[in-house]
Amino acid sequence: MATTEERPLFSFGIIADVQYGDLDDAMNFTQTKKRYYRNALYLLREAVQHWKEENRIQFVLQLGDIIDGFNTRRKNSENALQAVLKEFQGVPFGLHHIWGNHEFYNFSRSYLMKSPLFTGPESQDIASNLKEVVKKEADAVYYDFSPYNGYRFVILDNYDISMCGIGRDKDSPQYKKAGEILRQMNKNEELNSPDGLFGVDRRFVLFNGGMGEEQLQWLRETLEVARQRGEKVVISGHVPVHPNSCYVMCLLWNYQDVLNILQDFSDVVLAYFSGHDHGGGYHFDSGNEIHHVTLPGVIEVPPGSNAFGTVDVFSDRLVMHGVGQLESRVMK
Ligand SMILES: Nc1ccn([C@@H]2O[C@H](COP(=O)(O)OP(=O)(O)OC[C@H](O)CO)[C@@H](O)[C@H]2O)c(=O)n1
Repeated sequence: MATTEERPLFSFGIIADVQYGDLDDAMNFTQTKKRYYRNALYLLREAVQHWKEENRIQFVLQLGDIIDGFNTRRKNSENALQAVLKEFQGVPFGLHHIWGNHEFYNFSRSYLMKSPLFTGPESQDIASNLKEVVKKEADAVYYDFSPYNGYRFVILDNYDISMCGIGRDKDSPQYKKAGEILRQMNKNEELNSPDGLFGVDRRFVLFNGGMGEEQLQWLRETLEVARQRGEKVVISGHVPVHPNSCYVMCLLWNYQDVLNILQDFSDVVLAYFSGHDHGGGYHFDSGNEIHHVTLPGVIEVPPGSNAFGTVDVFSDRLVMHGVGQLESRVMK
């Protein structure tokens, strides 16, 4: 008897922390894991090739840190960016690029807004209208889109309030606010150091960031509209928001504000996807049935393996097919 295989409603690709650079392999800051800067480009190429061959994804969520901050030391940021973007040239699927701390080590927000790494819905208009770019310079980049009837994806800007690199102008209210938060919580001269901080307070380091009031309000409103429309929502940002889904030093500064919103909209939100913690992680919040997936970072995957995936969306579950270090799982 012939069996009918259930087909997903739609599918998408996920990958995080490629952190490409034309640099020799080196250990991370804590000397615990090796970073394979050049190999990361080959792993990205392999991921793109895999998605092309699978021939079913509608878009990729590139979860941030696509090139490494060390590119700035060699004044090689633009070349590195061109190299990774070349891998996506002519792909038969959409791209959603999320901005992480390493984007801001390399580029200002105004540069990013004009680059292909800006994939917001108005990206076409903005690229062709410089006035708009100037107006939007101080804005955070968060947006939502619906790839399939009944489903909505939300892209967050986790470095809205941040002092990372050259992302925010030093005179901007967001940079000043970040300074107030960090200096109140972290008494070290080197603000990337978590010394003297314990538990979840270790998140108050320079390489993390936070989300402003306006963005939080927008998130609430977006989820409210999704609820009224009967949509299911998947949220993504570079930085994890659940302490059990990552190493706590990698958490969003105001992760609790986001968790409170997710709690209030647990009938709508299915999952939160992030990167940032290269070790990866996963937590199912049984209180509100939301899945928190932190992808392993490609940069720390040795040659011979990889870390990316394809997520098939069915009406009652997300099925994540992981490749290499990304574990496969069924998320009901
Ligand atoms: N304990 C630390 C860790 C890092 N730094 C410095 O902070 C900058 C960013 O660090 P980096 O490890 O490159 O950031 P990633 O986003 O790649 O990774 C985040 C987590 O570590 C991944 O698990 C850099 O300048 C480091 O030197 C520090 O001072 N102290």
